Amino acid sequence: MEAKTDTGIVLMNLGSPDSTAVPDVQRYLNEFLMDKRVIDYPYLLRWLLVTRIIVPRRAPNSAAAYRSIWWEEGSPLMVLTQQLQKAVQHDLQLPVEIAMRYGNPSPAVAYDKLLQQNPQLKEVILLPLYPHYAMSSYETAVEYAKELHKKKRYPFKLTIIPPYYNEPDYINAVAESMRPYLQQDYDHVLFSYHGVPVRHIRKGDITGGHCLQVEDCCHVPSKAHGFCYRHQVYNTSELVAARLGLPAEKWSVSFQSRLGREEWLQPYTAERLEQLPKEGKKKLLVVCPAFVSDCLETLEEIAVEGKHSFISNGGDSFTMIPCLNVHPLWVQAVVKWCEQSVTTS
Ligand SMILES: C=CC1=C(C)c2cc3[nH]c(cc4nc(cc5[nH]c(cc1n2)c(C)c5CCC(=O)O)C(CCC(=O)O)=C4C)c(C)c3C=C
Ligand SMILES: [Fe+2]
Ligand SMILES: [Fe+2]
Repeated sequence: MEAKTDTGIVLMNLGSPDSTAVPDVQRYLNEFLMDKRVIDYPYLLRWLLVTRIIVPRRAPNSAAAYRSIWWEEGSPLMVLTQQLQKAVQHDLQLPVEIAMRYGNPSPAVAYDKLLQQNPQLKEVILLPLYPHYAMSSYETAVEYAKELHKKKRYPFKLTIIPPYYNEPDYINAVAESMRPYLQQDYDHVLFSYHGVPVRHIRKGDITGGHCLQVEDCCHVPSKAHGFCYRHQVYNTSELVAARLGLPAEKWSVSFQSRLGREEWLQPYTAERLEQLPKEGKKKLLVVCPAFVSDCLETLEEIAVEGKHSFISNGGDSFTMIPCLNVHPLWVQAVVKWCEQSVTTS
């Protein structure tokens, strides 16, 4: 496509292994888990833990999990991000590329492609495909994209879209994507978010004394909330529930995908899925608003493993609500934010 203006867009997601072969999964996990913002231990300890313990043990199981959800065209996360790219490019009439924090394509590849299409490129708008701020997701993606931009002295300005966990267009898109599923008979809606270690929440507290220290911290106004994943996911859930008119007893929040022995944000999704049927909540809807594209963590951990656990603990029906993927309201929101972010001077 011939560029019409001097602006380009990069949609940045987490990334997947290149294939489901164990060496590819190993390479991907090594890169991911050696990220100092994901496993934030001193380098030597991290290296020993990741390359000697976690990856050798985890890679074969992760590869099998990826094989169970892999599509003919590739990893669902990658394919769905490409579909979003096409939809946004179609509506925005600007060149749009995708980049991944781990694996391929890197932000440098995306920048190079945009420059090839338009050597006069003046600005790149980067949209991290993470609604919430976490050191291990939004922050690492943005810092990596900035680092490559600086290191390779790209001649354009890099403009980054902030977390959008409470933006009305995102909330509306999540709520409307859920609405058709609420027509069916259900007892409870579980908002399941990717977890993070509790220590990361404390570490990210810019006030040094708010997060998990003040009672009901996530509901007490604070500057910390700009960087608090816990606050942001509760806020998303409350805004979506309000928009859908869900009464408080009909929904709750939990955290999935824990790794390691440290304490992560609670309640854990895996435990809630065992408990809910025992509380009489036997018809369940699950939504995962921290992921904008379906991926291993939604398609395997929730839709397969989670469903199995819920049903074998006495649940009657389990419905996984798809991520936003290429929902028209989501595409519209992305297009609108990109347009609004273009520097006008
Ligand atoms: C919501 C965004 C995410 C946060 C925050 C996050 C934190 C985080 N993740 C791990 C470890 C793993 N995550 C894995 C997969 C995975 N994680 C996210 C998003 C967030 N992670 C996505 C979208 C995916 C799916 C990728 C895909 O290809 O579909 C994996 C790999 C799979 C596996 O082996 O389970 C690991 C490992 C940590 C340790 C962490 C915070 C500290
Ligand atoms: Fe993760
Ligand atoms: Fe908080």
